[in-house]
Amino acid sequence: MASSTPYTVRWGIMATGWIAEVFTKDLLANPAIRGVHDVRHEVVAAASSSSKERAGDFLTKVKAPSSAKAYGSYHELVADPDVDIVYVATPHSHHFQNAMLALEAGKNVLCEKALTVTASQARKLVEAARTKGVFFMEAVWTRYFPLSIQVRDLISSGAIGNVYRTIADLSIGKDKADGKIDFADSHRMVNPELAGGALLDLGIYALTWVFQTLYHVQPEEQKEAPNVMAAINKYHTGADETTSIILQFPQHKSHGIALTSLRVSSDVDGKNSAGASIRIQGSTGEIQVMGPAYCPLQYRVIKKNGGGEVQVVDCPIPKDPESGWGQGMFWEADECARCLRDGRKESKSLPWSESITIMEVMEETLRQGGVVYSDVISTDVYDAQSPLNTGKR
Ligand SMILES: NC(=O)C1=CN([C@@H]2O[C@H](COP(=O)(O)OP(=O)(O)OC[C@H]3O[C@@H](n4cnc5c(N)ncnc54)[C@H](OP(=O)(O)O)[C@@H]3O)[C@@H](O)[C@H]2O)C=CC1
Ligand SMILES: O=C1OC[C@@H](O)[C@H](O)[C@H]1O
Repeated sequence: MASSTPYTVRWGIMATGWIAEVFTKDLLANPAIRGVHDVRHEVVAAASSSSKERAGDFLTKVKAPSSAKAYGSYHELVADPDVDIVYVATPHSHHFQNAMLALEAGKNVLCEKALTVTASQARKLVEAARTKGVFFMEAVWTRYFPLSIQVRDLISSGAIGNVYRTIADLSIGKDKADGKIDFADSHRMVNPELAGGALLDLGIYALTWVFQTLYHVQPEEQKEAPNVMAAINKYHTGADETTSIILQFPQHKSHGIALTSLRVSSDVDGKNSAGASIRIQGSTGEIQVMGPAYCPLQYRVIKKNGGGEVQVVDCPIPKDPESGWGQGMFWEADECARCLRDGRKESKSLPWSESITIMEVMEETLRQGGVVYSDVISTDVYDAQSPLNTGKR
């Protein structure tokens, strides 16, 4: 019989930037608002590599309980026995070293996307999680949206027949009249020292849709990694600004087309006038997903013999009626909690092997496009004293 007491997970937040704030506020949102009663979340600590004061300010800003501890280093956070799971919210450049720091300390880890800079780093993290016997997951929040789960279920049930092609685009038009992109060269979106570029930051979502619809749904014994054909335009910083990938799954006779750009937009007027950013095309129908690929709120099902009828399904993100808050990141947190409760080390919605295969695709794409990141962020040798772990930048 199910227990009426929700299973509680105690979170430690590593880094205090934008997404750390959004995610932590979602953790603190009342689960009942999204109809969740079996798990709950506590924020027990946050760490900043800049200063303890910054960590304290962060905890105040997100309205964490006053008992939550502020640390001025990532090392202190991972040593805290009260922390069940560490959320790594640093730039992608740092993920390998930071996630390994936490895994080596025996902590469960939820690590922001893109998981790492190279596939080898991803394999090393998975190896460490396996050796330590802890939970580890890449924080691709979109995977845990009810919308994503419904779309995967529709595909598995054959609602649109055999799926032969998925076209997915996540592009944000940041083109400026002077030829530059509207991010400072030092910003993590275009700074190669922070593993900047469209692919690792945004292309991962286009790939998520290709993988959710063409790979994840493949039966285990028929799992087939794709062939990759890619084109990249580089920005003057060396990071990729426009990247297009064709993924071919020969045995399944399917193609994925993953597009990303910092120059043009997948939703040019911000009102979906340009149509679906994701099209999942099957032999008997098509599913179209509307809205940004990371946070879609509606899908449409169009049947070949449906007489022109379009089934429109809205999947809004529940908001706390008092604060108006709710971003949809709580669903991935709930998944972590249920895995911890049930003793699962990886999520079925995004298994380790799939994160690694996606990293392999991204690595191959960057190789074909000639994007090279520095050794300090590409190495797969763990160093607890790396500047990426100590914050001595
Ligand atoms: N799932 C999603 O929707 C989103 C995910 N992301 C992912 O989250 C990660 C962080 O992105 P975001 O929060 O926007 O980034 P920010 O720049 O806002 O924050 C990053 C934080 O990392 C820490 N950090 C440590 N070393 C450095 C360094 N050398 N340069 C900059 N920051 C450093 C800092 O915290 P401190 O000083 O406290 O240590 C900083 O505040 C990325 O991997 C990104 O892909 C981002 C946005 C949305
Ligand atoms: O993960 C992300 O999703 C939202 C985007 O605005 C952001 O750049 C990216 O990191």
